[in-house]
Amino acid sequence: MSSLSQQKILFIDDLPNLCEEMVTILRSVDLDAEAMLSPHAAIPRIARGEFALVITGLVIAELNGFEIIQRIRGAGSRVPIIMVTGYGTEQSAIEAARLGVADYLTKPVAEAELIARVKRVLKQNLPQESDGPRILARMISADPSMNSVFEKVKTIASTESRVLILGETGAGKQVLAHAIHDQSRRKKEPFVEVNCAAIPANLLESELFGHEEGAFTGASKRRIGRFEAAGKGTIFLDEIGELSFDLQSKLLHVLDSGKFCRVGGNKDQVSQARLVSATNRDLIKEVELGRFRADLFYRLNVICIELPPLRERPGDISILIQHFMEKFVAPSQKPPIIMPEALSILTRYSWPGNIRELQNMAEQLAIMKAGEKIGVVDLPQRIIDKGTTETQTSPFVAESIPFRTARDQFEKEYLGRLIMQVQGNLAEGARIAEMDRAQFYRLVKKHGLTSSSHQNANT
Ligand SMILES: Nc1ncnc2c1ncn2[C@@H]1O[C@H](COP(=O)(O)OP(=O)(O)OP(=O)(O)O)[C@@H](O)[C@H]1O
Repeated sequence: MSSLSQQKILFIDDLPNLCEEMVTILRSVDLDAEAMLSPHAAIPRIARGEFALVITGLVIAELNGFEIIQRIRGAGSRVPIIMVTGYGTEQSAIEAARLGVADYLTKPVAEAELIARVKRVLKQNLPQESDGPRILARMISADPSMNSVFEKVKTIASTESRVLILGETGAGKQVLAHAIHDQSRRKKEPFVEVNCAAIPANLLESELFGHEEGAFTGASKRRIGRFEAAGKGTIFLDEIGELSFDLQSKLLHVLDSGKFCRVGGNKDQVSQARLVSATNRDLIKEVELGRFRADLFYRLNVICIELPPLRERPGDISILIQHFMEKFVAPSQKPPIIMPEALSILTRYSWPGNIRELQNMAEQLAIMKAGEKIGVVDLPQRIIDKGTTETQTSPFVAESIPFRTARDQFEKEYLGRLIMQVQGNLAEGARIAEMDRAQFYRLVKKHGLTSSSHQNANT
């Protein structure tokens, strides 16, 4: 039996025929599925951690799909949920995304598509082994929270789907976009990046689509744009949230028709590039505020990858510092050595500028302190000040964070310590926590704290 077939799936809908059909489809590929007609009866079983995945309809008489999700979350379960609906509207898709569904499908859904999406979600939920740093193109990580990002990149590598990357400034969105390109069939074709925030709005259209001679004052000759330059490769639109409304419409047209026109031209050009976009904005909120087109958002967001900020990846701090110090140290010299007390401050600091900030610090140390031991006094003063007062792992200090985030942080810290105490014996951990084993395992998986990865991370 594959590990996927050991994960139990629950389908909730009040139409018996639909339930039977769904269960038959999933069982036909060796997945362990059952259906329940009553959400009220299903929720306690979900809360007990009996299922690895819940698939729910939207229109159900007893409780609608959104209420079901809210009740499941309210009962403390973080089980991934897929919503399948024949009544999908843009508003319901936004609501589903806001409630954090793992996937949202509108009927009719082809059987193969349904199975692929179900398997994708199940795979993301499997415990990931960690054997030290993982490297994908230029992206390096050792923190378990990045496992799902690496897995997702590999899963989508062979597809042509558009990808939307969400993450804070400096968290590595560009590096991730490059990794997606490098893993894809397009890797020998160009990777073309456009920072939508860095180019003045009035020049961006010509930058993206090119222009014909005389199209505007100063357009002395024809120039091809980035879409054309990308050819059959990948075009990476960074800071897509900054695109003007006018350009959003033009981009939407390109995505719908696969064609664009140079500024001042009248001949359609065919766009063959795969689009990867990124933003540090909350695009759902931008859509709600009417600043970003909902239809464009859904076309960009076929596959969404959320890149965690560095403060949520403490396992990456030390290896990234080492990586950058080795990269920047002069060839004839050795990189500095970070002493444990300095590393402890660096791990507690919250890195608002994420990896870019860490890289700058490591470069300075590599140049100024080559071959030396780095103690606390050698660190930049702002890092010493904040790193000694900030305890980003403790939810009790950061009262201004949402309750859900605080609870997640607490869970991760509590489980991490407990697993260390019981030396990776999860059954013993569940006993001490007075929790149902399945629920305990699920929480451990959710936080990427498989016993092997945890031991690795702490040795
Ligand atoms: N996982 C990683 N491994 C190695 N280097 C990384 C990693 N992530 C980011 N970097 C490096 O950190 C720097 C910032 O990364 P990047 O430019 O990809 O961030 P970004 O999220 O796109 O930033 P912005 O929002 O400002 O565009 C780059 O120099 C990049 O090479």
